[in-house]
Amino acid sequence: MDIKMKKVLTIAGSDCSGGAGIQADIKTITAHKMYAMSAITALTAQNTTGVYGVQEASPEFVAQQLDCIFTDIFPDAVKIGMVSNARIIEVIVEKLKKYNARNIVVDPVMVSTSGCRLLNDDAMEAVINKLIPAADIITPNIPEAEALCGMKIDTTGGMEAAAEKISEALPGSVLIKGGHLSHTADDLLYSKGKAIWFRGERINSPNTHGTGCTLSSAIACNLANGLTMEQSVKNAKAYVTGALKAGLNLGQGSGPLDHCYRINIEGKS
Ligand SMILES: Nc1ncnc2c1ncn2[C@@H]1O[C@H](COP(=O)(O)OP(=O)(O)O)[C@@H](O)[C@H]1O
Ligand SMILES: Cc1ncc(COP(=O)(O)OP(=O)(O)O)c(N)n1
Repeated sequence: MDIKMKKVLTIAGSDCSGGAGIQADIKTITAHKMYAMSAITALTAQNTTGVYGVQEASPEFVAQQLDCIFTDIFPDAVKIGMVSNARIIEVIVEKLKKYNARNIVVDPVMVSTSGCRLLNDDAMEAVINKLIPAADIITPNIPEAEALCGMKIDTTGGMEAAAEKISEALPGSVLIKGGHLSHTADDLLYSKGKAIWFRGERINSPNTHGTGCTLSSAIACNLANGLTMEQSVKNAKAYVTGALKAGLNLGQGSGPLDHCYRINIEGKS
């Protein structure tokens, strides 16, 4: 392996249908021409129509995966997605500290867009008090941001108020994703007391399964490359927009993104 190749680790749940979770992350990291590694926190049985089953990994087995990764191929960035229980969260935070992991992106996955809870009720406290403080950036969608700040968000002004409130207790940055507001796809980065809007073109498509997973792993890739937080978010958003715009249409529900879109563009030139 080329030792200059950047390495990115995803700690998340598996989506057997390949649209979200570990599979979306690995596709995103590979499309960024980086080396992908994974620690699986849960198996899910899901597809484009919904989530039908979840089997959690044991905390001990998550610990074992993380030890294997960090003691051998050290990642340049870490993305954390679905972590459904407090014990697994504790193990992850302990290992991140032990190995001095850097460029940590936390997507605080709580409920799938299809409505399935991916975080146990009793794990919320561990997300707020342990996982989120370990992050360089967290990337909640609107319902997740509402759960974190206890405020209803239905306007872009509401996103600004929520970002300010969430970031009060945080050392890192907050990116509130606007995909759940109708008509826009604007995301708000709140970093070191400064608000920066990333205006997005809203694509009229039902096939948005895995957009949040893809955005957070793309941010991790850009941070691994040494880019600033602002530039990392900007590039990641452009990646998601491109993968949505490519117009892949698979499955009977909300289909996945096209992670081959850059290869297809390069192939044509
Ligand atoms: N229809 C859309 N058109 C363009 N961008 C979108 C669309 N839906 C979501 N996005 C973008 O995808 C990313 C993930 O957003 P969101 O859907 O809010 O999160 P999640 O997938 O975690 O629920 C954000 O950058 C958001 O702006
Ligand atoms: C295993 C797994 N992890 C996360 C999600 C949620 O994916 P996300 O990209 O946040 O959003 P939707 O796909 O639900 O729109 C998932 N479904 N499965």
